Amino acid sequence: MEYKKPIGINIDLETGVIPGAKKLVRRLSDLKGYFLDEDAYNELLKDDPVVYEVYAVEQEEKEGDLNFATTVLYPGKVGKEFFFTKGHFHSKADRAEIYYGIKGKGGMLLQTPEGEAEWIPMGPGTVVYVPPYWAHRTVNTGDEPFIFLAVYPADAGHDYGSIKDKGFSKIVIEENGEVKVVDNPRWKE
Ligand SMILES: O=P(O)(O)OC[C@H]1O[C@](O)(CO)[C@@H](O)[C@@H]1O
Ligand SMILES: [Fe+2]
Repeated sequence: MEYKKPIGINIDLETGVIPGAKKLVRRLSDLKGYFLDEDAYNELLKDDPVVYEVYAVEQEEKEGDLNFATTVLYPGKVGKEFFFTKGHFHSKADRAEIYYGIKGKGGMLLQTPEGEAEWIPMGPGTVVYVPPYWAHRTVNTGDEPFIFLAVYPADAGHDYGSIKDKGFSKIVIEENGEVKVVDNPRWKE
């Protein structure tokens, strides 16, 4: 039997960087069609800001193994809507996930395949259990980078399809200086 080597690694808690991890950068242009306010989107696209970066330590897609990744989700808004990650179901839909808040302020939108949504506020130290079958998207509701760790089965995969097409049934916006979770006017069953 060939055993894998264990890994012990320090996350930089200020920047979210995992040394040696694979880095993925998602800019606003990678999120075309995701935000409600298309005029605001196109205006901001001139600068094409980085919306989030992911530092991932991933294994082969095999049952039983685990991946982990930090995400640095930058502060910003498109119109009233706060910056968010794309959001996904798992390709193997029954795979669960754990998130752990490291720095900044935000939250997670979760949604069942039938469109029932939940909002869980997150800050440093918050643990979120994402049960099997729930889509999940994180949102930065603060004014500094929102940094968190995710631990997920190596064979979970990402299913972006239906979230890309339909979004979540709720959106997270700023109105009169307050964070509000409201119905998505463009949501379709
Ligand atoms: O894959 P998305 O929806 O763009 O979000 C990125 C985040 O989600 C994860 O895939 C974990 O669910 C991580 O790689 C990263 O933390
Ligand atoms: Fe996930």
